[in-house]
Amino acid sequence: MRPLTIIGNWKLNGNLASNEVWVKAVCQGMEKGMPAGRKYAVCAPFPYLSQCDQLIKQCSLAFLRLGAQDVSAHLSGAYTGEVSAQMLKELGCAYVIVGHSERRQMHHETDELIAEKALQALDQGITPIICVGESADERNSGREVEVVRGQIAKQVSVLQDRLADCLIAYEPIWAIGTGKVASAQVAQDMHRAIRLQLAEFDEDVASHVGILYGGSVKPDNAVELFAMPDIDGGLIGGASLNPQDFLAICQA
Ligand SMILES: O=C[C@H](O)COP(=O)(O)O
Repeated sequence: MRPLTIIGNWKLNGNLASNEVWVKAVCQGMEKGMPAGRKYAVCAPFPYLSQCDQLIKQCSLAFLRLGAQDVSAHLSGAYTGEVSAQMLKELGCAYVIVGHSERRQMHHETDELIAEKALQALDQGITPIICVGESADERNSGREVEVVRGQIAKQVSVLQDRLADCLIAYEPIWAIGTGKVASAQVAQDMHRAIRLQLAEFDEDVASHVGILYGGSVKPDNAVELFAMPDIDGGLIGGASLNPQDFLAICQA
């Protein structure tokens, strides 16, 4: 049985004061009791990882962890501005997002680079959250499965059975930050397609990999999404900024 995993992605948001309020509110809410067997994390901007690590440690909830939003494909060296997986490990990260569509689009990240980043994370015992998803044009022209299959194929070819230690996040670009959530059935269909593709490589890997849905998840649509058999949780952007909304999604 795959655990439900719900991860907040703050993107380029937060400050020292608001981060403290957020972590304390979420910890207080979670301390009152959460559904058993679930995992939760928040992916904060790099400069706030240390602060959030300290705050999360203070509330000592084993199921609430810290994550980062990106990682270098290199371990060390002359790579100005990069942050290595080893550094993230030192700062308490258990997860890192790789290949978010915003990085694919704005920073021209390729599937090859994303797989290298995932390998760096795995080498440090950090779970990579590998993002895939199609654009509105790709879906409107009926190519959504082909596009996502291409993204997954590269991860399979590089990561092989190490994929069993990764999470995949299906995030249709047209649903990110738009309020246009994929219907639970549309999301389930793509999650199923991804799992079947993984099973072509290895059935054991396919049954173990958690596939999260991301794209306008809110407290009022989370229950239906998370009830789908191949949806193993969510990657939450905008709604994760409000601690009460994030808690409500975590409890959905
Ligand atoms: O990483 C999160 C996704 O990009 C979803 O963002 P959103 O919930 O604001 O649509």
